[in-house]
Amino acid sequence: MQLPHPRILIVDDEITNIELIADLFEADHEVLFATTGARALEIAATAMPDLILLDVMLPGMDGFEVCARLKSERLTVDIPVIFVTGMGDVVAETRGLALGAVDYITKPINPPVVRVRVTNHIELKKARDRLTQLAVTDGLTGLANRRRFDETLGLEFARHLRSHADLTLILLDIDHFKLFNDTYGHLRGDDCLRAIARVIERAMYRVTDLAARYGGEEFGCILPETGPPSDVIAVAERIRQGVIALEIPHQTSSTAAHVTVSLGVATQRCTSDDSPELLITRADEQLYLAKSQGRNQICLASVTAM
Ligand SMILES: Nc1nc2c(ncn2[C@@H]2O[C@H](COP(=O)(O)OP(=O)(O)OP(=O)(O)O)[C@@H](O)[C@H]2O)c(=O)[nH]1
Repeated sequence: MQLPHPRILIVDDEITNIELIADLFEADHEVLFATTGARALEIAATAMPDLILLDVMLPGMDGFEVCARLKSERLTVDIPVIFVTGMGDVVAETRGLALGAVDYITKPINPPVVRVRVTNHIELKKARDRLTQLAVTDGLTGLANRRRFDETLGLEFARHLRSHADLTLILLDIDHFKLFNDTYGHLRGDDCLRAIARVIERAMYRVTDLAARYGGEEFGCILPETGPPSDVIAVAERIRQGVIALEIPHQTSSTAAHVTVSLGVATQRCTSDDSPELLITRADEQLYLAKSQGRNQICLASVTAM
């Protein structure tokens, strides 16, 4: 599979300057351009370029201001910015770098040098992105890891406090998994975890939903802005049925001849009396109930506003 070309945004109020730089990259990059700072911010937030080449002297909002705004927004903070400017003095260069730019190039530019610098910074950005991704991914299943789960739950909780929408958490645990490992070995156990992870991913339809490996054989699903409990149960039921449909034999399980899961669900309208931890506790209590009532089932606690 061919990787998409890196996307760069050139910001300059002089079209001839844009053309000069664009010529260097057009063959193997996707080149976007803007002639004002305001337009640059819009394009950065929507097109998410891999790198921005930014002039300082722009009409209205200058390049320093543009850079400061890019670095203050969660969405754009990680896009590398290189200043390309006629302002060659040390004070301006220091200011640009202090604002978070990765490089500072003075005009007139030396085209081969600009090309190499841009290529290097895009490579560094990709390496950073890979590391960031690894840091929040569970190595065995490819789902989000506990760190990403905790971060996302905290952010979603804060967002739901403002929006007054319902937030749902599903915790699910494989039934008799210790016995499964003891019977079939740890490697088959790992295969089972991976297969269940795929079922969970497929059961969640929205891009804002997050599936994570919460602990050893426990998974967590964060479902923002959920509808009535019946909708939530439908998601949990897709997971439960999906795991049954895998038909992974489990001869030592006292629950079924195949691997099954138990699910605890908490769905609620968030208030300032609640916390992400309370939501986890509620889902965990329901999971415990599902286990104690015989496993391979869903228990739900719903606390929504009248
Ligand atoms: N193969 C494999 N096993 C794991 C992994 N992480 C945790 N486990 C196992 O999951 C098992 C969890 O066992 P328990 O917590 O006793 O629960 P259980 O046997 O599933 O019993 P119930 O939850 O009560 O149905 C332990 O044997 C762990 O070693 C993993 O990454 N791979």
